[in-house]
Formats: sequence, C-alpha cells, structure tokens
Amino acid sequence: MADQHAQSGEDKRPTEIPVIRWEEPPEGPVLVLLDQTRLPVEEVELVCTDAPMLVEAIRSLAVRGAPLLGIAGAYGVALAAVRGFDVDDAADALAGARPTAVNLAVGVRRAQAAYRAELARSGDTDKAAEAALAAARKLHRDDAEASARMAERGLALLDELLPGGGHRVLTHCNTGSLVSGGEGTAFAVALAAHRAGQLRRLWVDETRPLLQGARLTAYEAARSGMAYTLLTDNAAGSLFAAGEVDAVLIGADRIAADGSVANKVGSYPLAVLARYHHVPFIVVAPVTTVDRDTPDGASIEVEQRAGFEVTEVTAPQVPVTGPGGGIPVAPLGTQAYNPAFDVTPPELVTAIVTEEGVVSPVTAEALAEVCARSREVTIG
Ligand SMILES: CSC[C@H]1O[C@H](OP(=O)(O)O)[C@H](O)[C@@H]1O
Repeated sequence: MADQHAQSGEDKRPTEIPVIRWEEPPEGPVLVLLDQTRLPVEEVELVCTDAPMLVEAIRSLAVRGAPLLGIAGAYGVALAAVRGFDVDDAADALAGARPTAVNLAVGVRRAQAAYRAELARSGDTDKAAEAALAAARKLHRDDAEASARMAERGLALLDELLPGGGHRVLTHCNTGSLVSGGEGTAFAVALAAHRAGQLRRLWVDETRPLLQGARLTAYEAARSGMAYTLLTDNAAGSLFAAGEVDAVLIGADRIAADGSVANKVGSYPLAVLARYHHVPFIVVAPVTTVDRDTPDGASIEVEQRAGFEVTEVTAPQVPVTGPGGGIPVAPLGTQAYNPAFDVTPPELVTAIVTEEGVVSPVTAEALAEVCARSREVTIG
C-alpha cells in the first residue's frame, strides 16, 4: 500500500506550530490564535481582544483540543482582567463555551482563582490581572512539559507492547501541536516514534464531520516527514481485518474517575475493533484531563453539535449555499445526529498514558494514584 511520504526520519519543518500567543501591542493586550477552521489551506491568525470573541472561537473550533482549550481559557480570563471587563462573567462564559473537554473549565478556574486570590491580598486589580496572566502562562509551560513527558512514556509503552519497532499506528481526530502548549498528546507519541525510527506508518482517520484528521493531523504529519496515510473513518475496520494496525493512539477530552474516556466521536468503535483484533488501544492525556468529580462515563456530558456540520461540507473557498454556510450533501431539512464525542469504557482501554505515569489496567484506583503524583492540585 503506497505511503503518502517515505519515512525520512527527519522533521522537514519544526512541528511546533504557533497555535496561541499573548501579545501586548500599544492598543492593548490581545490573544492571537491560529484559526484551525482555515487549515490546511490557509494559515490565518485570529486576534481576540475580549472574552466573547474567544468564546466564539472556541465554539467554532478555531481553537480546539482539550489541553489547548484549557490554555486558551486561562488566557481569556487574563484578557478580560487586563482589559477591565467583569472577570467572573468572562470566566463563566469561557468555561461554558464547550461542555465535554474538562481542561477548558480547569484552565479558566485556575486563572480566575489566581485573580481572586491576588485581589483579596492586595486589592489591586492590575496586580490581580497580572496574577491571572501568570497562571495562564504557567499552564501553557506546564502543558508543553507534560506533552514531552507523555511522548516519552508513550514511546516506551509502544516499544514494550510491540517489540521490534516498525509500528503501524492508527489515530483519530487531531492530537498534535494544534491541541497543546507543546507537541500534543497521542500525536506527540507518534512523532517520538517517528524520530526514533520506530514508526513505519501513521494511519490517519479523516474524522467526520469536521475532518480534524484529514485537515489537521495530515497537516502535522506532513510537516514532520513521517510516513502517513489518510483513510475514511469507515475504512478503519478493513485495516484491522488486514492486520495493518499494530496500535491505536488517541487523545481524550474528559476521563471520568472510573477511567471511562470521552473523546472524538468514532473513538468507541475503534476501541471495540481493537479489542476484537487484539490490538492495544492507548489513550494519551495529561492529568488535567482526568475529572475526579465525574464518577463514570454515563456522567460525562457529550456535546451535541449543529446538524449542518453533517448535512453540509464547507471549506474556506466554498461559496455559501446551505443554511449552515456550506454545500448540502443531504436534502435540505434533513435532521442529523451529531455528537462531538463518544465514551469508551475502561475495560476497552489498554492503557492511559499521562505525564505522571501509565495506567494499565485502567481502574479507578490506579488512575487516582497516578493523578495524585501531580504536583498541582487542579482547581475545578
Ligand atoms: C487531546 S485534545 C484533542 C481532542 O480534542 C478533539 O476534539 P475537538 O476537535 O472537538 O476539540 C478530539 O476529541 C481530540 O482527541
């Protein structure tokens, strides 16, 4: 089967993509985002000057991916604070922008708590705003460090489970630099395997309906020089049946206390296929994605998105025709079921790789023990 790229072993271009940065131009502080809805065709930046703009960017997935949502949410609180908006109102709007990725609320509440603590201590709103910004910057740095540690632990796990190298890894959605302060979660493991000469091929699920795999993971894989092949989500089963998949690597948006994993819709079927075909199903996520206040998978709120994302296809150059701004691929008025995520039960997860350690088998006790190693007490 022809690979999209011969494995070079060398990154063609730095894979650290400038997905988010804080700037302080004369007209006032801004949060600059790489607009992920325009990738891979255009690298366009979005300049957010207030929390409502950032809320819309989160809802439209211009900025997306659990760890990055936490970072963006924290910067959003700082942006409200330095520009003199109501910080609590901004925090509530940001935390509620998308319901499933727990990191968003964690990042928002961490910056909000820093603001409140400094305000209580000094009574100085400027110092409180600086405290919120410092909390956002720390979260950004910590996530980059967590990404590197997850990559290291994940590569070691792959080598342990699949001795001999030449891993053929299937991934779903997008979990690279576009979701992180560093090189991502699951994709960072694939990147580490590539750099170690251990990755034979990355199978990239296109990930309907918003095509994060085709648009974003393929974009990152091409920049890295790794061998990758794109496939429709429907084709994954035939790859397993052909014995072409050695492991599945995916990210997570929320992990419940019992180890249930909410991730992009289509993850659960991959877990069932992996189990049936005796293939390791590996989740890679920072401990900030584990929500100890959510007891089990049934308690996770799964975001339901607009039907037109299913009934229409859109692209930056596509003329607006359908009610959702795209080209209808179903009769106008067609109702669509469009959950953004699904939930995989812990018994179908081979391992959860975090920056603090690997949880396998996945039990509530083992997960709690690894999370307890974290230096930070997450503020929910
Ligand atoms: C590890 S964060 C990436 C995670 O987020 C994606 O969802 P979305 O693109 O809707 O933000 C997907 O679930 C990925 O696994």
